[in-house]
Amino acid sequence: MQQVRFINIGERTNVTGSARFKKLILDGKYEAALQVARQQVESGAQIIDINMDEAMLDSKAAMVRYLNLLASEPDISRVPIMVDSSKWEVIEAALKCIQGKAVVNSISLKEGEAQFLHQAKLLRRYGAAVVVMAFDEVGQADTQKRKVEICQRAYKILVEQIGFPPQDIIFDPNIFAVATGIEEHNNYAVDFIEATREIKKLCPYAKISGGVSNVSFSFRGNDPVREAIHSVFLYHAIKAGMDMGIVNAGQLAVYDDIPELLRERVEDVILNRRDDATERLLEIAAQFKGDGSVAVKEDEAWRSWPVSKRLEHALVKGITDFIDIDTEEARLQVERPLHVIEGPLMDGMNVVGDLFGEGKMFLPQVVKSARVMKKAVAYLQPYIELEKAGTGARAQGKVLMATVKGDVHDIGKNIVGVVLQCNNYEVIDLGVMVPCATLLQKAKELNVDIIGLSGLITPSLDEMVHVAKEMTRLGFTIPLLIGGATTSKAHTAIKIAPNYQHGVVYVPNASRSVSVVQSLISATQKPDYLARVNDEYRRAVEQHQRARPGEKMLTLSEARENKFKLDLTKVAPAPKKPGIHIWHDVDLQRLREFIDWTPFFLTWQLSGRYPAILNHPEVGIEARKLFQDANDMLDLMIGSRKVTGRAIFGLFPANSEGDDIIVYTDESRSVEKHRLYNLRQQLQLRNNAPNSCLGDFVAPAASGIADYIGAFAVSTGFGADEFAAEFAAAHDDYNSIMVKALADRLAEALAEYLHQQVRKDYWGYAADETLDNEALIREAYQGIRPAPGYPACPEHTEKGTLFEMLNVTPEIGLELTESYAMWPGAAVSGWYFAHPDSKYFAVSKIDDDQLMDYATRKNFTKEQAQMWLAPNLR
Ligand SMILES: C[S@@+](CC[C@H](N)C(=O)[O-])C[C@H]1O[C@@H](n2cnc3c(N)ncnc32)[C@H](O)[C@@H]1O
Repeated sequence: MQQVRFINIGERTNVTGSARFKKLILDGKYEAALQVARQQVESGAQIIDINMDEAMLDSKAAMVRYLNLLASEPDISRVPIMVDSSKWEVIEAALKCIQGKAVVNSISLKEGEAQFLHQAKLLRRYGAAVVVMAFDEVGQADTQKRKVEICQRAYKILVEQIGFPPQDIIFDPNIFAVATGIEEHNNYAVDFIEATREIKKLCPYAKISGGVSNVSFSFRGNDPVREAIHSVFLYHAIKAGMDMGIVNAGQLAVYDDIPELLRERVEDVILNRRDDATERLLEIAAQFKGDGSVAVKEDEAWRSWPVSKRLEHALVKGITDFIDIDTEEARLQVERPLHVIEGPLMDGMNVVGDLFGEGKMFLPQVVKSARVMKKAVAYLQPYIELEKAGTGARAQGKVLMATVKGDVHDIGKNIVGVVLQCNNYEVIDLGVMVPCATLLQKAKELNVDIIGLSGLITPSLDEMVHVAKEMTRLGFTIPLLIGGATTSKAHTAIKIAPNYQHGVVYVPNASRSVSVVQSLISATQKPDYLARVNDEYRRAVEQHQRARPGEKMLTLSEARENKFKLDLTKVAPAPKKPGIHIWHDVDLQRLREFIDWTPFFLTWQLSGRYPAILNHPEVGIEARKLFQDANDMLDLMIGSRKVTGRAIFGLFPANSEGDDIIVYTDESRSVEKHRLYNLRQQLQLRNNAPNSCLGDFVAPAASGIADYIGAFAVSTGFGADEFAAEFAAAHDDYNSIMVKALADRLAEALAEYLHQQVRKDYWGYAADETLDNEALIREAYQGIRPAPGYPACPEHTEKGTLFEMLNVTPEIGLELTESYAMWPGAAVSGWYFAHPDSKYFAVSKIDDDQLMDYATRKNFTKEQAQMWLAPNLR
């Protein structure tokens, strides 16, 4: 029998993977953190992986301190250290402290060969072994073929070009999750195992490693099944040649000890032996959960508990049915009504906050908890007022929130508001389209502790910069939070933070908002926290300024030379129903089958693809409840006719002229009625791929070919905000957010349905198309519908031309704000291109020559062009 010696890499000394280790390090408890390493070694780890990559930590200092402490513990330091960091400076600092042989985790071809070689040469000088990820300029390798190709390429570079010792190369060909419900993932384990076998043959002496726990990710929450998956996976991967892996050394089921039924079904999944393998494993997974006992059915026993416990239970479970009775009972037991809020209700919300913080409750549950809290507070309000004892309990701090001027999107902001309220912060929400002056005046008047800004479209980014400048001018000293879909850490660091010195913090999501606000409100934590944030932003700026290796900008004329060459034999035929069409009252019921549900779950911070998410082992139950609630609400929205949908669209004779598209008054094509101004990709692309521009997808005027373009604008937001406001007024944020999220879904569904009708009927170039909703979501059809503000046409003012062409506002009541956001917000607009070769792309960065050229074409001043194109300028 072949002798295998698999090396366990301990993973608990990793701040990104172990909450406990992270806390110890953040709290400065290094002695206790050393124990974690010791336990790893005692339970069989032969290498320990150490990772200090945590935003709130000086990773370099933490790494050095921990390694120096380890060095004086002979029983731990006898095993090699794997330095795990995505930051090169941390790796270098670590290598300077480690005496024996170190392993570096990791380098890759992601940033190109030059960077890879540079790092590898340095590692060689330190005598370190290296983990090489199967990652290249295109991305992470997922198939067997790509894994093998990338590893072989890296091996050749390392061994042949710089003489790196092959035995010091450890490949990580990426272990990905299987049984996710997504068909493409089913072969991931096989891809890894077979790639391992091949790489071992092609790259003599090199070793293979991987993060094993990834493979069972879909079964989070069910440890016995996860351990069985790990063991089965390793059993086969080791046979194929896997040498080492990051595994929790103390927790690995013995292959032979796995119950036969479980082992067989896990093996079906790992080896991708049958199409229904995932379903069959899910069928039995619950039996093996915990100690195998079946979950106790929820009952009404809690109704007999003491009132404070009942309130806590109602809050955690989001049950409003008995809240008035229970609140009344609690009120009668205390001296003042306020004490109910400050006592049992806040205690209950603290439990909710903790569970959410620990990832044990999901966002929809928290929003339902908030509803219970608000209803209880509303019940108590008249009693509190009777006492004339002020308006409510003392909050931990006041946060003023708003969506900036010109922007109408507020789902994310509303969610953050609810989550903060759950954590006992007072939130004053000024709503949407809030001018800077109003916001800052309110902030002064109400003496708030923090201002939070939200925005979705790119012009809002500029408005945020303006608010920061105004805060400086007016002498503000409170922190400013930044959030919303187009905002980012880099933008905050580069553009906003330099304009205000008292704290500008980017908040990536609702869950993070709590810890950010907490750190900013505490007088003791705030200085340290802001110093860390500033440090992080300084690094983000440096990273941004560092030249990207291999990035080259062409001149505009070079880019134009390299345009996309349209196949003029494939231009779509003339539309069957040219001109403008209006649907005044869309049948929303019809749209339901066109809904793409995946983004809906994402809005509620449940990530995973629909419909697989409904059976997800961890979030499936919550996802199903949310889905049920959504469908009930859709029944109500549609049945009550509170919400209506309208669409306007048109098909026009058009030709391109350079980068522009000319829209003619009529088929004679002699009079130009509108001109659409497009931008062209200017960065040199890999393999000299064409530098595309939307104009390239329409036949040039000079070709003499009659071509066409379509335009559309749809909204299902009419009545939605008002309906949402009714719920909000009844202290029901859950349903208020639900209405808005569903109105957004219906708008996207309407855009999808309308596009289908255009292809099949109005334009009619794909009359025989038969695609199901899944294929529509995958965009498997001919043609595209790029939307102004998106990457192929990032400049928002073009929406003005679109609205003019279709006479949108007078005809259907959909408006544009000064930032070119559509109002109501549940709306989509864009162009139709029918050519089979037209495709989405990203204009990305443009140079000054194109900026000036665009300004001239659009009759913009340079400043106007700079403002509207800000996200695309270097
Ligand atoms: C935002 S998603 C919306 C569809 C998705 N199924 C949904 O329901 O949310 C895709 C749409 O975004 C727009 N889009 C995506 N990529 C684009 C690009 N590179 N340039 C222009 N528009 C783009 C197109 O209008 C496309 O139909």
